[in-house]
Amino acid sequence: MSMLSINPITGQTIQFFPIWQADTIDTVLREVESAQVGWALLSVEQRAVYMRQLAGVFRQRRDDYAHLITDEMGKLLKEARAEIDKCAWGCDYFAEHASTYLADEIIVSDASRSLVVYQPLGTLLCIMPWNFPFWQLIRAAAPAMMAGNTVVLKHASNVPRCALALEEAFREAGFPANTFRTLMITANQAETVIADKRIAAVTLTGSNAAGRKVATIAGQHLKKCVLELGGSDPFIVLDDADLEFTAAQAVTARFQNMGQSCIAAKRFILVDAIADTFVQRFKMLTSELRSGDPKLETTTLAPMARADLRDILHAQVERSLAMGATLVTGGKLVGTEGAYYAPTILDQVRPGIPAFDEELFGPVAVMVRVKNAEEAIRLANQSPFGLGGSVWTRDVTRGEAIARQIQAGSVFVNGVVKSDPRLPFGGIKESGFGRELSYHGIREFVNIKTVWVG
Ligand SMILES: O=CCCCC(=O)O
Repeated sequence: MSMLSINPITGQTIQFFPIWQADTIDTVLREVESAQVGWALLSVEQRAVYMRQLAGVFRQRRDDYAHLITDEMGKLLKEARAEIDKCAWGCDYFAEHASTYLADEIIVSDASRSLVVYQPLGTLLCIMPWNFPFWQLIRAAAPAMMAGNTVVLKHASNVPRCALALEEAFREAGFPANTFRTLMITANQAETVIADKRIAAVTLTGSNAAGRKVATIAGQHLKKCVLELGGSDPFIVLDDADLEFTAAQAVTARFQNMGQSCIAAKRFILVDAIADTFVQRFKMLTSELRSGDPKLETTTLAPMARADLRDILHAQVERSLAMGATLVTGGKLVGTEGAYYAPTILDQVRPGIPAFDEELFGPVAVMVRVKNAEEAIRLANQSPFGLGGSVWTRDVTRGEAIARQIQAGSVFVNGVVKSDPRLPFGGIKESGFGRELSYHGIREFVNIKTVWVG
């Protein structure tokens, strides 16, 4: 069995990598477990030195890594560069703040001294997706490693070269041997790794189906897990929104990364008073997007990562049209080579139509028309997902009041939803549980230990 690196523009296989046998997995887990002992003994400040060096490697090798991302999963080269920049920022951020986030906390009690200390759990298995193949791993690993955990990575099967480049980056940054390793394994093998006693905990960013599996196995073995799953983020446009600004932001929110993001805006919920104007502007801006070679500056629309994912998306569009959605633009494959899909707008979408009820992981914008803000909130929350959302209005007090009523892990007012090392990131409902980033994230994979001295 092998993992294939396939160019999404041409469909050509770039390279293949053999899947590891059980004995290799066993050796690496032993090495990583034993490296964790020494890693945990270092002070947070000592670990920060390595983390800053890793940030340096990302800055130095920015272009190589960005090309690698684009070659393997197709995103625009400029977006891939931004992804590497974010990795460097994430590493620097946790290098700087981990000592504060993990500092002992003295608590007054009946003891002569009592305190809370934050200690690592051991080795964390990170199961990561292909859509931000560097950042998603750094988002999970940088805080966990600053806390003294070691990490093994099971990456998505279509980004094996990114997976290996990540391991190489840690090595180049001078991390002690085996503190970070990439496992070249299948999803089935990952189930065995979760169960392995050398793995203390698991974090997954991926689909809901994968989330259910990982949570089940982690639960069977009583292991902590964090799940960052799918989303169908509402983008609520109120009657007093600045429509020119909002429509431009909406195009970014839906089409960046070719729409392949858990926190992309997926359901545009428009109050009737502005709906026609918004759809018109959005359509006009969408018509300016240009599909092409993702490495060219002039290209604004990349291919999707895989042809099978494009086909799934197209089937969702067709089912939605059959059930009453109307097609404003797109709805078709582009060209004969590569996983290109036309930027698509569906209007008159309502609950019960797949485009409303399911996650659309690609460049399809869904317009939902409502009478007023109350109905917008109700429909925003009428979703199995609860990852992100945004509210667009000139009245930021009203925007914040509405943000508080949206069932999601993050709600932005007049801003495109994004992750930020300073702010917690994660979802509720079927979007998962636990938080990444900020001090909430770094405390997910620690033993919050009480020390009581009489
Ligand atoms: O699929 C999820 C994408 C999240 C990207 C981010 O962390 O900004």
